[in-house]
Amino acid sequence: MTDQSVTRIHVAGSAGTDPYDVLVGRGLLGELPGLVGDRARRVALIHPVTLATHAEALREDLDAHGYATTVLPVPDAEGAKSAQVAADCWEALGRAGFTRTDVVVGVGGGATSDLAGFVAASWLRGVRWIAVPTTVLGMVDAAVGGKTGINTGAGKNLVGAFHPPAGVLCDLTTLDTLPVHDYAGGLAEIIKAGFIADPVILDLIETDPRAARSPHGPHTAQLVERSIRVKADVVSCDLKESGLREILNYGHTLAHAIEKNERYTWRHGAAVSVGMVFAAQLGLLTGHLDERTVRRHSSVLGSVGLPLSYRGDQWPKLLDTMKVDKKSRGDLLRFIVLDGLARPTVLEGPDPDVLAAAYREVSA
Ligand SMILES: NC(=O)c1ccc[n+]([C@@H]2O[C@H](COP(=O)([O-])OP(=O)(O)OC[C@H]3O[C@@H](n4cnc5c(N)ncnc54)[C@H](O)[C@@H]3O)[C@@H](O)[C@H]2O)c1
Ligand SMILES: O=C(O)C(=O)C[C@@H](O)[C@H](O)[C@H](O)COP(=O)(O)O
Ligand SMILES: [Zn+2]
Repeated sequence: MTDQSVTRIHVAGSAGTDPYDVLVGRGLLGELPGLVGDRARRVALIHPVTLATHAEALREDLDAHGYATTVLPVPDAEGAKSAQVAADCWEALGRAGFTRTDVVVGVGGGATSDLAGFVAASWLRGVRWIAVPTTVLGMVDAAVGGKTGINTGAGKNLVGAFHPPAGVLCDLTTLDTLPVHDYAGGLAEIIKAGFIADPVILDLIETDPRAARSPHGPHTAQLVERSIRVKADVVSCDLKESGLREILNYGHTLAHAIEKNERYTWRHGAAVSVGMVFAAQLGLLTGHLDERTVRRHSSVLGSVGLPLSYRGDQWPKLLDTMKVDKKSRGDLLRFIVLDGLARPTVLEGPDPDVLAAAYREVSA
């Protein structure tokens, strides 16, 4: 039973996949056994070592409902998104006798849900999975939409599958323990949703940026829900990123290169923040975006404590890494830029001098 009102955001089935709901509220974790459903006998709870207490509480509840629950602790943060960790999970599912009607649950931030979803996508060529995101970023972005995957030596998220969850439980009370640095990282994806589709998000943050950094701010639930709606609307139309979905990659071409360059010690949201300032400059220099909206990027991202710049001397390496971005086609680099507020578009093969000039604007 939940203790307060619950918002239910529907994600339509796309590309032959089943629809599902994202539930947002407080005290929602008791909904998990119901979502797992009657056909499953076994559940695997994948969680970072840091969230063992949450996982143990969920295990007790699942066991009480008659499921045989395997708890699978994985390395924290990006350390979970490796082929070795995925292989360890497959071995554990094998030992537990996991069948096609059994269910994987990912409890944690976006790194955990990306791994858990990928393990579910690949085990027996696909079993059901449920996301229980415990970071802002996980709730508003990673847990929704079915992009699952791991990193490789060549870069971020290069191996994966589109495999939507059967349900997403966003229990806002879990955010109470999230360090403010990670909370702000999630705001980067919320601000992204604001720039690409829902500028009310930007207005709400600008009203009181300090409050926006807290799970108890006046607009917390609204910011989370609005961002989920942006994502749900997009992935409901284009699960497999054949067009529209690319807008969710705003700021990510450079961001992923920065993450790799920093050996994943930078949080994703921090890198996306720099990536959006860069994308805004690119929009300006190619005649798409006005100066006022470009300045708004730095001001709103900076106001919640997100970084706006990165090392100038790293440009050649970053450019090289960006070539394996999933939006690239052959030798053509592609970026999402804005034609104006909430008007994302694709910029193909920009002049290398323009790219370098945009990067100079974010160089520290
Ligand atoms: N699949 C997608 O569509 C999608 C979308 C956006 C981001 N991502 C991926 O998500 C990842 C980033 O996610 P993230 O920012 O959540 O990072 P994360 O998963 O690395 O979590 C950040 C930190 O928060 C800790 N943590 C999690 N919940 C906590 C809680 N309730 N209390 C205290 N600590 C807690 C974790 O242990 C970790 O140290 C990246 O790998 C990114 O590529 C995927
Ligand atoms: O869901 C999407 O599509 C996104 O692009 C959302 C991004 O925030 C997310 O970081 C995603 O994992 C990036 O995907 P990738 O295809 O560039 O690896
Ligand atoms: Zn992202």
